[in-house]
Amino acid sequence: MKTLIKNVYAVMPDGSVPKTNILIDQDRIVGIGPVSDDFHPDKIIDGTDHLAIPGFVNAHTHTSMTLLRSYADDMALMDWLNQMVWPAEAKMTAEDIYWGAMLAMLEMVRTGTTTFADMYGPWMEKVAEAAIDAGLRGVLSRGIIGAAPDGEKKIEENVTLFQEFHGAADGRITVMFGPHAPYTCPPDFLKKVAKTAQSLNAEIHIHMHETKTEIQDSLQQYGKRPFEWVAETGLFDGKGTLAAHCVHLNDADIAIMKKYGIRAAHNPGSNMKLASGVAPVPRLLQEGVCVALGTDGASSNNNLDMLEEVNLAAMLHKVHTYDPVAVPAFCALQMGTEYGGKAVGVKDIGRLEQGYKADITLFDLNSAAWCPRNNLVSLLVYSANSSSVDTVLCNGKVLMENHVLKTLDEERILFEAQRCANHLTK
Ligand SMILES: CSC[C@H]1O[C@@H](n2cnc3c(O)ncnc32)[C@H](O)[C@@H]1O
Ligand SMILES: [Zn+2]
Repeated sequence: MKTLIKNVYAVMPDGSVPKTNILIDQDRIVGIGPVSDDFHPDKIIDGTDHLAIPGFVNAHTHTSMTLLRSYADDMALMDWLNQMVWPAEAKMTAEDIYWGAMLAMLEMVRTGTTTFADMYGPWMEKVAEAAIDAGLRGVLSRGIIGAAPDGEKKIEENVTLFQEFHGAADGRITVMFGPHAPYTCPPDFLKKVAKTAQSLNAEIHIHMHETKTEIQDSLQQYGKRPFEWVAETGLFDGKGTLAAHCVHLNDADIAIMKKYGIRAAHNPGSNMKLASGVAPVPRLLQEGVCVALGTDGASSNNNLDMLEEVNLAAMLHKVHTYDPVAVPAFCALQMGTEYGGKAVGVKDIGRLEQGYKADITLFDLNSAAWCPRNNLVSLLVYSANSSSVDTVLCNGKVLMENHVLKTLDEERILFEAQRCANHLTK
């Protein structure tokens, strides 16, 4: 199947935005520029008055948590988890996990996200099913809370998830290991997770240094900051690590991140809403750490709209540092796309470039937010919102065209998600 996106403004890897054509063969971009005589498309998408970007990469989320949206607000992390979230999650069934994930798929397609990294569970295979049904790319890990008596069983469930789904759906699904956080996984348990993940050459997805309390408690319990003692367990010695949050960091923490090539998923919306603090993103970027963007779950954000996170990343670090170029517009967009691809360990996504996967989001420029067209990247990051997303492709397949969903039944998903939420939160 060959697809041509004709006459579109395309955000290139260097930040330029030429009016051009995007040539797609099967799952990949095979050219950007003039249409060669021997390219005969099966499908033509008219890109006139549209902006094309690489599909957003949500580098940290908990998709099925959409069922807990608007259920627990205005609380700090540990109260929110202990008093509200964990009791509700304990009631979740496999069906809840599936329909919560499907609600997330719907929201992600509608807002232009094509890849997401998810840590949740049990029943992560239901999230895999949802991603496969939707046509999205998922980087899945079974969230493992080791302090609970059934920690070993959760490691085994992550192994099963890896064996059944790593590389599934034409490579759209990959699997990592998901030890939840240093404060829920003691050192000996993390050693077991590390050993198991390394035996499968699997990567790690973990929450790190999210709140001041996490650092203080760790110092009290272990006499060390989390990054230091977690590194000693060997967790970071394997293929790679995606660390969500990384808010409270000192020089030694950043040195550890650099030493092990740890990639950060920055979640500005969640960090603001849970009053967790401000991650030192400009410093991390200067030091060469890969910093991607995530929404976190829809109970701490409260949506899965990556354009909003791009905007928040650009804005938050300006006000925090009094520096207007702390995170410039194009850099924020790269964090939400190209750096996201690197952070979640998926090759060849996040750039509009020949040879890259055809994961593409198109914005309709026919609205006030896009006028006048002085600078399309600026308009995207500072002016527009995701209601302009009208067409989305993932792996070369059209998931939405002119706002019409091709893989998802919106009415059914909204009905089932509300039905599932009723028994969890009422
Ligand atoms: C064990 S599955 C993942 C687990 O993480 C919880 N969670 C959601 N958001 C956050 C966050 O910001 N910090 C720590 N933990 C979070 C989620 O509710 C699941 O229980
Ligand atoms: Zn999280």
